Amino acid sequence: MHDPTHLSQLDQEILDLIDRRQRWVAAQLRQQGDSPNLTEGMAEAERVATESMATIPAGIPAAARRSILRHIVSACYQASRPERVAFLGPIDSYSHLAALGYFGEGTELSPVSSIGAVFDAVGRGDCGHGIVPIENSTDGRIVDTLGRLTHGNVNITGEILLAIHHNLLSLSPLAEITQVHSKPQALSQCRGWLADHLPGVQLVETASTAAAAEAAAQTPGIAAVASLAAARRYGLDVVQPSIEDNRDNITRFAVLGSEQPEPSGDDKTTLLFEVQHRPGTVADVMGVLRDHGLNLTWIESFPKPGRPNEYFFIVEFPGHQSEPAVTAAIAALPEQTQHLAVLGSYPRGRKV
Ligand SMILES: O=C(O)C(=O)C[C@]1(C(=O)O)C=C[C@@H](O)C=C1
Repeated sequence: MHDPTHLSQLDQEILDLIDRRQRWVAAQLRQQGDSPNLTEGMAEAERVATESMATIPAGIPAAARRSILRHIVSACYQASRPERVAFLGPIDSYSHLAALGYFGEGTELSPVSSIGAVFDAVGRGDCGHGIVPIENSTDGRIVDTLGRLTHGNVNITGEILLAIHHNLLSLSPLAEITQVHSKPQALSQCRGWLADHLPGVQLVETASTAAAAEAAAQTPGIAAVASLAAARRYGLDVVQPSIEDNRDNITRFAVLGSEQPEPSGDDKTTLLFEVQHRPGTVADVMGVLRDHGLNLTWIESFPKPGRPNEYFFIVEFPGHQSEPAVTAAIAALPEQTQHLAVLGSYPRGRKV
């Protein structure tokens, strides 16, 4: 028979354990200055949740274990050393959902109005961390993020993969929609559906999908491409769910910060470099990576403002900069590059 007292006792025990954990974290932070830090706590939560599947295989699935532990880690850290995390707002943008999935609800999440403002907030130290979209599986790189990564004043300290299912949201039915608002990347991820179902309707670019939902909530006839969470928050009807052209639509977000995470055992490293404008210079860099057995997971070139034919390059590969092959490659690269920066070594991201 249902015994509420027993459940309350179990819940009390869980809270007592969390309280013990929080006091331990507070004591560590007092003794050791900077350690432990929030991103390392998140990496540790991942590890513990994954390993617990072997020791406690039954019951709660791995994704739920990770999520519960992330919330506990962030709540403990927040109680000891409050920190804010900047994201492209307003609330219920995909960046917000990614930040919630990674940092949990215990962290104070701080909406800002552009990707550049996330970099500024972290660079100035107003926020300890920030979340920015970096690449989408349908639409490719996020130009604003790449542009700011070339400034090089913040590190990448983590990675988040978020499945993106876009929805057409409005106060009006499909037949009465005259404009569709959203961030250019979101409009592009749905361009096939929009061309088929709303041909000729004006597309209006906004700073984020949640900003589009705010606009749609103010004016009948405007629709937004945004998340289901945004539909609930801004009181919009879901005119059509899942309008992304590619069902496997995933956006990769970078966590920005100032620390350099310790190796977690499953890491990635991101490098930024420039080369001289002469034959074979990019091939020489690739040769160094090949010679050290580094298998690229991402490569991008980005034009250098005001310098025709000159580019920044960004590459990513598995491994941490403290691992011998990565250390050796980084040591060999200055000879082949004009400018080289390690943007970060960080735990490989999971879907949140
Ligand atoms: O506008 C948002 O909601 C965002 O968080 C930005 C962003 C992006 O620029 O890629 C993030 C995920 C989706 O790919 C669409 C939009």
